[in-house]
Amino acid sequence: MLEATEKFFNLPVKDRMAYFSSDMTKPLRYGTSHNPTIDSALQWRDCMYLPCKLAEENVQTWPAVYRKEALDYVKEMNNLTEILLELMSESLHLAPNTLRNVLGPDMLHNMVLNYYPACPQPDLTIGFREHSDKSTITILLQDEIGGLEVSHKDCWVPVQPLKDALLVNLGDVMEILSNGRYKSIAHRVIVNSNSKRLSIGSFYNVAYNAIISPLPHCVDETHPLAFKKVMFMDFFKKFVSRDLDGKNALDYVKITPIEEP
Ligand SMILES: O=C(O)CCC(=O)C(=O)O
Ligand SMILES: [Fe+2]
Repeated sequence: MLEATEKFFNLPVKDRMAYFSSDMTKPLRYGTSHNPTIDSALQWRDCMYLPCKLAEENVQTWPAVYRKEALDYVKEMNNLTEILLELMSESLHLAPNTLRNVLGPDMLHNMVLNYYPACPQPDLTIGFREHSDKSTITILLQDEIGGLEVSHKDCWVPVQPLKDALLVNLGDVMEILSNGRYKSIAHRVIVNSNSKRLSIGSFYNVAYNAIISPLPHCVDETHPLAFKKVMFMDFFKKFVSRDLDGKNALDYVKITPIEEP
Protein backbone atom coordinates (compact mmCIF):
# COMPACT_ATOMS: atom_id res chain seq x y z
CA MET A 1 0.00 0.00 0.00
CA LEU A 2 2.89 2.40 0.80
CA GLU A 3 4.46 1.69 -2.61
CA ALA A 4 1.16 2.36 -4.36
CA THR A 5 0.81 5.59 -2.34
CA GLU A 6 4.26 6.70 -3.43
CA LYS A 7 3.24 6.17 -7.06
CA PHE A 8 0.37 8.61 -6.55
CA PHE A 9 2.62 11.34 -5.12
CA ASN A 10 5.07 10.78 -8.00
CA LEU A 11 2.36 11.53 -10.58
CA PRO A 12 2.75 14.80 -12.52
CA VAL A 13 1.29 17.78 -10.63
CA LYS A 14 -1.58 18.19 -13.09
CA ASP A 15 -2.75 14.59 -12.49
CA ARG A 16 -2.72 15.11 -8.71
CA MET A 17 -4.34 18.54 -9.00
CA ALA A 18 -7.26 16.94 -10.85
CA TYR A 19 -8.40 15.90 -7.36
CA PHE A 20 -7.64 19.24 -5.67
CA SER A 21 -10.36 20.95 -3.64
CA SER A 22 -10.24 23.59 -0.92
CA ASP A 23 -13.55 22.31 0.50
CA MET A 24 -12.38 20.49 3.63
CA THR A 25 -15.63 18.51 3.93
CA LYS A 26 -15.23 16.94 0.46
CA PRO A 27 -14.32 13.30 1.16
CA LEU A 28 -12.30 12.69 -2.04
CA ARG A 29 -9.72 15.43 -2.44
CA TYR A 30 -6.09 16.29 -2.85
CA GLY A 31 -4.76 19.03 -0.63
CA THR A 32 -1.85 20.53 1.24
CA SER A 33 -1.14 21.66 4.83
CA HIS A 34 -4.34 21.45 6.99
CA ASN A 35 -6.76 24.11 5.74
CA PRO A 36 -4.58 26.39 3.55
CA THR A 37 -7.28 29.10 3.45
CA ILE A 38 -6.95 29.71 7.22
CA ASP A 39 -3.66 28.08 8.36
CA SER A 40 -1.48 30.73 10.04
CA ALA A 41 1.55 28.98 8.50
CA LEU A 42 1.49 26.24 5.86
CA GLN A 43 2.56 22.76 6.93
CA TRP A 44 5.17 20.76 5.00
CA ARG A 45 2.65 18.16 3.88
CA ASP A 46 0.57 17.12 0.89
CA CYS A 47 -2.33 14.74 1.32
CA MET A 48 -4.95 12.77 -0.54
CA TYR A 49 -8.26 11.95 1.15
CA LEU A 50 -10.25 8.89 0.12
CA PRO A 51 -13.80 8.06 1.21
CA CYS A 52 -13.73 4.32 1.98
CA LYS A 53 -17.30 3.67 3.09
CA LEU A 54 -18.91 1.50 0.41
CA ALA A 55 -15.42 1.13 -1.04
CA GLU A 56 -16.41 -1.44 -3.68
CA GLU A 57 -19.04 0.92 -5.07
CA ASN A 58 -16.80 3.99 -5.03
CA VAL A 59 -13.53 2.45 -6.13
CA GLN A 60 -13.88 3.79 -9.70
CA THR A 61 -13.68 7.36 -8.35
CA TRP A 62 -10.30 6.69 -6.68
CA PRO A 63 -7.02 7.43 -8.47
CA ALA A 64 -6.29 4.42 -10.71
CA VAL A 65 -2.66 4.24 -9.59
CA TYR A 66 -3.54 2.64 -6.24
CA ARG A 67 -7.13 1.48 -6.70
CA LYS A 68 -6.51 -2.25 -6.28
CA GLU A 69 -4.05 -1.95 -3.40
CA ALA A 70 -6.29 0.53 -1.55
CA LEU A 71 -9.35 -1.68 -1.91
CA ASP A 72 -7.49 -4.69 -0.46
CA TYR A 73 -6.09 -2.52 2.32
CA VAL A 74 -9.55 -1.10 3.21
CA LYS A 75 -10.94 -4.62 3.62
CA GLU A 76 -8.11 -5.54 6.01
CA MET A 77 -8.55 -2.33 8.01
CA ASN A 78 -12.31 -2.92 8.27
CA ASN A 79 -11.73 -6.42 9.66
CA LEU A 80 -9.20 -5.12 12.15
CA THR A 81 -11.55 -2.31 13.23
CA GLU A 82 -14.35 -4.76 13.96
CA ILE A 83 -12.00 -6.62 16.33
CA LEU A 84 -10.63 -3.46 17.97
CA LEU A 85 -14.10 -2.01 18.61
CA GLU A 86 -15.16 -5.27 20.18
CA LEU A 87 -12.13 -5.35 22.49
CA MET A 88 -12.53 -1.69 23.41
CA SER A 89 -16.22 -2.21 24.24
CA GLU A 90 -15.24 -5.06 26.56
CA SER A 91 -12.57 -2.95 28.23
CA LEU A 92 -15.29 -0.37 29.02
CA HIS A 93 -17.39 -3.21 30.54
CA LEU A 94 -19.90 -2.95 27.70
CA ALA A 95 -21.38 -5.72 25.54
CA PRO A 96 -18.87 -6.59 22.78
CA ASN A 97 -21.01 -5.16 19.95
CA THR A 98 -21.71 -1.81 21.70
CA LEU A 99 -19.18 0.48 20.00
CA ARG A 100 -19.74 -1.13 16.60
CA ASN A 101 -23.49 -0.50 17.00
CA VAL A 102 -22.84 3.10 17.99
CA LEU A 103 -20.86 3.59 14.78
CA GLY A 104 -23.84 2.05 13.05
CA PRO A 105 -24.51 0.75 9.54
CA ASP A 106 -23.39 4.13 8.11
CA MET A 107 -20.02 4.02 9.89
CA LEU A 108 -17.59 6.36 8.14
CA HIS A 109 -14.17 5.30 7.05
CA ASN A 110 -11.99 8.01 5.53
CA MET A 111 -8.43 7.32 4.54
CA VAL A 112 -5.74 9.97 4.29
CA LEU A 113 -2.48 9.44 2.45
CA ASN A 114 0.17 11.82 3.83
CA TYR A 115 3.30 12.84 1.95
CA TYR A 116 5.97 14.89 3.71
CA PRO A 117 8.72 15.88 1.24
CA ALA A 118 12.32 16.14 2.48
CA CYS A 119 12.68 19.65 3.83
CA PRO A 120 15.87 21.75 3.40
CA GLN A 121 15.23 23.64 6.67
CA PRO A 122 13.19 21.34 8.92
CA ASP A 123 13.68 23.57 11.99
CA LEU A 124 11.64 26.30 10.35
CA THR A 125 8.51 24.27 9.68
CA ILE A 126 6.43 21.26 10.71
CA GLY A 127 4.83 18.39 8.78
CA PHE A 128 1.59 18.27 10.77
CA ARG A 129 0.89 20.62 13.67
CA GLU A 130 -0.26 19.36 17.05
CA HIS A 131 -3.79 17.95 16.86
CA SER A 132 -5.96 15.06 17.98
CA ASP A 133 -7.91 13.09 15.38
CA LYS A 134 -11.68 13.58 15.16
CA SER A 135 -12.14 9.81 14.85
CA THR A 136 -13.10 7.03 17.20
CA ILE A 137 -9.96 5.15 16.23
CA THR A 138 -7.32 5.90 13.62
CA ILE A 139 -5.16 3.09 12.26
CA LEU A 140 -1.85 4.42 10.99
CA LEU A 141 0.60 2.77 8.64
CA GLN A 142 3.92 4.58 8.29
CA ASP A 143 7.16 3.97 6.45
CA GLU A 144 10.50 3.50 8.25
CA ILE A 145 11.51 7.19 8.35
CA GLY A 146 9.92 8.39 11.59
CA GLY A 147 8.74 11.88 12.52
CA LEU A 148 5.49 11.19 14.37
CA GLU A 149 5.52 12.38 17.99
CA VAL A 150 2.88 11.96 20.70
CA SER A 151 2.29 14.25 23.62
CA HIS A 152 3.02 12.65 26.98
CA LYS A 153 3.28 14.55 30.27
CA ASP A 154 3.95 17.83 28.44
CA CYS A 155 6.78 16.31 26.37
CA TRP A 156 6.90 15.22 22.73
CA VAL A 157 7.80 11.52 22.53
CA PRO A 158 8.96 10.17 19.13
CA VAL A 159 7.11 7.07 17.89
CA GLN A 160 9.77 4.76 16.50
CA PRO A 161 8.43 3.07 13.35
CA LEU A 162 8.38 -0.73 13.62
CA LYS A 163 8.52 -2.80 10.44
CA ASP A 164 5.08 -4.16 9.43
CA ALA A 165 3.44 -2.62 12.52
CA LEU A 166 0.27 -0.56 12.57
CA LEU A 167 -0.30 2.16 15.12
CA VAL A 168 -3.75 2.75 16.65
CA ASN A 169 -4.56 6.30 17.81
CA LEU A 170 -7.63 7.14 19.83
CA GLY A 171 -9.57 10.16 18.60
CA ASP A 172 -11.84 12.78 20.16
CA VAL A 173 -15.07 10.92 19.33
CA MET A 174 -13.85 7.96 21.43
CA GLU A 175 -13.06 10.37 24.28
CA ILE A 176 -16.64 11.73 24.07
CA LEU A 177 -18.34 8.31 23.78
CA SER A 178 -16.36 6.90 26.72
CA ASN A 179 -17.07 10.06 28.77
CA GLY A 180 -13.32 10.70 29.04
CA ARG A 181 -12.30 7.20 30.19
CA TYR A 182 -10.37 6.91 26.95
CA LYS A 183 -8.35 10.01 26.13
CA SER A 184 -7.62 11.09 22.58
CA ILE A 185 -3.93 11.58 21.93
CA ALA A 186 -2.38 14.87 20.82
CA HIS A 187 0.25 14.22 18.15
CA ARG A 188 2.32 16.05 15.54
CA VAL A 189 4.76 15.23 12.75
CA ILE A 190 8.20 16.74 12.31
CA VAL A 191 10.05 16.62 9.00
CA ASN A 192 13.70 16.05 8.13
CA SER A 193 16.17 17.12 5.48
CA ASN A 194 17.27 13.61 4.38
CA SER A 195 14.16 11.88 3.22
CA LYS A 196 10.52 12.20 2.29
CA ARG A 197 8.06 10.34 4.53
CA LEU A 198 4.75 8.57 3.82
CA SER A 199 1.95 7.61 6.17
CA ILE A 200 -1.62 6.38 5.75
CA GLY A 201 -4.34 7.03 8.30
CA SER A 202 -7.64 5.12 8.35
CA PHE A 203 -10.19 7.12 10.33
CA TYR A 204 -13.30 5.34 11.63
CA ASN A 205 -16.27 7.38 12.70
CA VAL A 206 -19.98 7.66 13.25
CA ALA A 207 -22.04 9.01 10.30
CA TYR A 208 -21.80 12.80 9.76
CA ASN A 209 -25.43 13.32 10.84
CA ALA A 210 -25.12 11.14 13.99
CA ILE A 211 -25.48 12.81 17.37
CA ILE A 212 -22.59 11.90 19.66
CA SER A 213 -22.65 11.98 23.45
CA PRO A 214 -21.19 9.86 26.27
CA LEU A 215 -22.57 6.31 26.44
CA PRO A 216 -24.96 6.00 29.44
CA HIS A 217 -22.88 3.13 30.90
CA CYS A 218 -19.85 5.40 31.09
CA VAL A 219 -21.64 8.06 33.19
CA ASP A 220 -22.05 7.57 36.94
CA GLU A 221 -21.52 9.37 40.22
CA THR A 222 -17.75 9.16 40.04
CA HIS A 223 -17.73 9.94 36.29
CA PRO A 224 -20.26 12.79 35.81
CA LEU A 225 -21.36 13.70 32.29
CA ALA A 226 -18.34 15.43 30.75
CA PHE A 227 -19.52 16.26 27.20
CA LYS A 228 -22.59 17.82 25.59
CA LYS A 229 -24.47 16.25 22.69
CA VAL A 230 -23.17 17.31 19.29
CA MET A 231 -23.82 16.33 15.70
CA PHE A 232 -20.62 14.80 14.38
CA MET A 233 -20.63 17.09 11.30
CA ASP A 234 -20.78 20.21 13.54
CA PHE A 235 -17.87 18.90 15.61
CA PHE A 236 -15.87 18.07 12.47
CA LYS A 237 -16.50 21.55 11.05
CA LYS A 238 -15.04 23.08 14.23
CA PHE A 239 -11.87 21.13 13.52
CA VAL A 240 -11.50 22.10 9.87
CA SER A 241 -12.51 25.73 10.31
CA ARG A 242 -9.68 26.71 12.62
CA ASP A 243 -5.92 26.44 12.96
CA LEU A 244 -4.63 23.16 14.38
CA ASP A 245 -3.88 23.62 18.06
CA GLY A 246 -3.88 20.41 20.04
CA LYS A 247 -7.18 19.06 21.33
CA ASN A 248 -9.03 22.39 21.23
CA ALA A 249 -12.08 21.15 19.25
CA LEU A 250 -13.07 19.17 22.38
CA ASP A 251 -13.47 22.42 24.34
CA TYR A 252 -16.52 23.12 22.20
CA VAL A 253 -18.38 20.13 23.71
CA LYS A 254 -16.85 19.90 27.18
CA ILE A 255 -19.13 20.48 30.17
CA THR A 256 -17.23 22.67 32.57
CA PRO A 257 -17.86 21.57 36.17
CA ILE A 258 -19.40 24.29 38.32
CA GLU A 259 -16.83 25.40 40.88
CA GLU A 260 -17.84 24.91 44.52
CA PRO A 261 -18.05 28.32 46.26
O1 LIG B 1 1.95 11.12 9.45
C1 LIG B 1 1.66 10.68 10.55
O2 LIG B 1 2.37 9.87 11.16
C2 LIG B 1 0.42 11.14 11.26
C3 LIG B 1 -0.62 11.75 10.37
C4 LIG B 1 -1.77 12.26 11.14
O3 LIG B 1 -1.67 12.60 12.29
C5 LIG B 1 -3.10 12.35 10.50
O4 LIG B 1 -3.23 12.07 9.30
O5 LIG B 1 -4.06 12.71 11.22
FE1 LIG C 1 -3.56 12.74 13.21
